[in-house]
Amino acid sequence: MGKRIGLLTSGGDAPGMNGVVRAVVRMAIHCDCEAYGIYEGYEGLVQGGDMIRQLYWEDVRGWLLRGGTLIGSARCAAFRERAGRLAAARNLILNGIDALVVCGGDGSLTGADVFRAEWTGLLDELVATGTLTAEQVAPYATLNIVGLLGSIDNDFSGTDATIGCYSALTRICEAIDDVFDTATSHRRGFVVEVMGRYCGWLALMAAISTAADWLFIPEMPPRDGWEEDMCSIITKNRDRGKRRTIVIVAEGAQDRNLNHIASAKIKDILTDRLHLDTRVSVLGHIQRGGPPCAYDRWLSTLQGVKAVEALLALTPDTPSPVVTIRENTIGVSSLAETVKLTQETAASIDAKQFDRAMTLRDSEFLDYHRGYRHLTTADHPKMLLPDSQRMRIAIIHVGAPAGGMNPATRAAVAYCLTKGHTPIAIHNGFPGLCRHHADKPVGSVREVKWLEADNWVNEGGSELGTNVGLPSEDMPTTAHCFELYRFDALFLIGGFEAFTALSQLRMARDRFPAFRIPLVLLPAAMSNNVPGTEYSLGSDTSLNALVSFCDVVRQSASSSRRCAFVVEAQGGKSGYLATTTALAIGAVTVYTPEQGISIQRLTTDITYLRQNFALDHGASRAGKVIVRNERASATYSTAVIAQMINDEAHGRFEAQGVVPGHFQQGGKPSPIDRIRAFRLAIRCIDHLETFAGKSHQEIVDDDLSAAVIGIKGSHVLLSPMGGPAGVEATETDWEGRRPKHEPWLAHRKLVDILSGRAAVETGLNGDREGWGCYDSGNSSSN
Ligand SMILES: Nc1ncnc2c1ncn2[C@@H]1O[C@H](COP(=O)(O)OP(=O)(O)OP(=O)(O)O)[C@@H](O)[C@H]1O
Ligand SMILES: O=P(O)(O)OC[C@H]1O[C@](O)(CO)[C@@H](O)[C@@H]1O
Ligand SMILES: [Mg+2]
Repeated sequence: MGKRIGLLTSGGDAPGMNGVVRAVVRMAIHCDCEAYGIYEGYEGLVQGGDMIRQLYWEDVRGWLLRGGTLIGSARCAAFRERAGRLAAARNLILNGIDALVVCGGDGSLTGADVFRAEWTGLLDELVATGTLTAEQVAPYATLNIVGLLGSIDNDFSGTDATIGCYSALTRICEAIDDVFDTATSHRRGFVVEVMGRYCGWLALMAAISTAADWLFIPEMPPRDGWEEDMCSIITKNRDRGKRRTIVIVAEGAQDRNLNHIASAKIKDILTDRLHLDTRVSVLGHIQRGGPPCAYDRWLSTLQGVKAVEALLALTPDTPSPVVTIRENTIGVSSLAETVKLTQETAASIDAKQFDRAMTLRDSEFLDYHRGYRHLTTADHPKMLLPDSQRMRIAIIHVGAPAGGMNPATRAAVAYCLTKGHTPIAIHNGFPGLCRHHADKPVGSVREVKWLEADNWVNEGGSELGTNVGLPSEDMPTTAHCFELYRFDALFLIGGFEAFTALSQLRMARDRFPAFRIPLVLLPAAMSNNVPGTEYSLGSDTSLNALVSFCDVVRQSASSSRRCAFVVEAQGGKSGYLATTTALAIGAVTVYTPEQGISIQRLTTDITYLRQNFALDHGASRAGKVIVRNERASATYSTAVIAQMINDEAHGRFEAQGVVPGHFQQGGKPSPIDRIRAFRLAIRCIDHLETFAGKSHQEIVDDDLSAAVIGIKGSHVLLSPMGGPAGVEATETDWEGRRPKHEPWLAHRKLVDILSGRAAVETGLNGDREGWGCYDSGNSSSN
């Protein structure tokens, strides 16, 4: 038998903590370890006894979609004292627990680090006081501890996201989206207070996601005289025609002298100085409740698995790790070092070193804050470029609609205006450009105004209109329009068609000089199948739509108990959406086009279902869902698979196929798609700007003049389309309409391990080889 792993959740609960517990328990069991739940956070560790209990595979069934933490959490005063930690050490040893996973926020991990640092001293004291014998403590000389970041605040250094922060942000955005309607109807102001006593991440991201007029966060207080500044910006925005005013306040907002800025005070300023009919909405604990969003489900699962992996790899000399995420990469960092950095951030705020606090928070935080100020507040004369560098930048949507297309366009338009460029929208894609540019009274090529674009910040679909038409359908007219409307640069937003369009324009440059301008693509595709990036806008929105759909299906399956559903996911020839959904809902298994479906595979899956339903005596009700990508097999359609399962079940259970279809495009873009749209669109305009004033030849000579922006591993990168190292030649599976390398492929195996299907397959063929301890593959140390 391997390690005995104790697991606790601590501090404010966060959506996704249950996903952590499920992943740790099941992965531990898969790796021949035992898992122990320590109930009520550190309180359970200090009290011991019945508060520490073994958890089995079935105990965590269905937990992935549950909000809060089902093993309880607490803020435990006793653990802050050495006496409490002494009792905790004793309880760990008495329960034979030699490894500990702590999931919580900055406080909880600080506590874990203190516990780790004191461990040897605590053992000595337990022996010296006769509480335990030297023999009893001997096997526990090192405390193997791994930290997992679970908190809605996202206030920990060294990671981009804490488990739960995007669920809370989702709740906030939904609330503010709703406030929009009533605020606009009455032309009112709203002061919305969000959580974050010491950290402004939620407030900043909410402000970006909703184009709020003003923002207060603890780590970057406004300059003195902010009352005037705020009123002046709001007045300018109102003068531009904005009917609503939204001010977002973190609960820990303060001025430069560390005096609290209360929401009520802001309301009074808006009412008294601007005569704005203003209301205050304090969102409170609603932000912390509810089911986790898709991101928190897969993040908690992957990080829980990583925690077990890290524990098993620890040696007495390895520093205790904390599991992190950087862009798209799960990794580990030193617990002690990241705790130190986090504490430095808090200390910098207390010492009024706000610039330092902003930098320590995380490198992107500062960029986001700067971007927010440049885009959402009115004019920035200092940002305007000289006339010679100002460009006419055309923006076009290509392919199927994807969440994030509109926010990206809004960000690009606002940024262009801030810099002095002219943003020009091309409506209805390349066919719209060629066929309708000269329509009267309005053609398809139109300059965009600030207010028009500002309203797109939370809109789903494509306000410009999008379709799959390519420039190759009429290259001469496309080139003619580029010249006629004097485009200096083109910003494409779209999926694989947009990628193809960009490639066509690039290759046609020798025939059409009009295309010798900088061209950049921001991938937006629900299928997440665009080469040059591991993430496309819209894929998160679709993931959330499909996950919500599956939750309902699962509930139905679970209520009738003897029913399995086969859900058909879109995604074309890429299994990303199907696989990530399967991971996020805890599906039995997933069928992808990359892997295909064989008769052996179906036989195993039917055997799994048979065994599982036979063991289910009604005590536990969790529905069974299989996710099948629409192109996984030409033979085994969703309906055929459901029928095969029915035939083989001999009446003991039944299966149904369901096709959510275009529902998967989602409604309003998810916060992740909104904030990434914002950040990546700004990067794209910055990139186009670097070509201002360059000759056609200089542009053509630079491979990056036709580029795709993307997230690759832990970085955001612009990659050239052409050239020997370009994305077209090296990263594109043209026939498969997907990238050659898809890092998420490794997750298919994890779906099967965590559902228990892998164990059934091992039992059937007696071969554990392929199912050994999972190696997450896409991890790195950072
Ligand atoms: N310096 C410390 N030493 C020992 N234990 C600590 C320390 N700081 C915090 N803890 C323990 O961690 C618990 C949780 O900390 P805290 O209340 O700060 O929440 P958190 O983990 O930061 O989560 P969140 O901020 O998301 O609510 C505390 O109640 C305490 O038991
Ligand atoms: O639930 P409690 O104990 O009132 O704590 C509220 C605090 O917890 C958090 O929700 C998470 O740390 C903070 O944003 C908030 O300040
Ligand atoms: Mg905290």
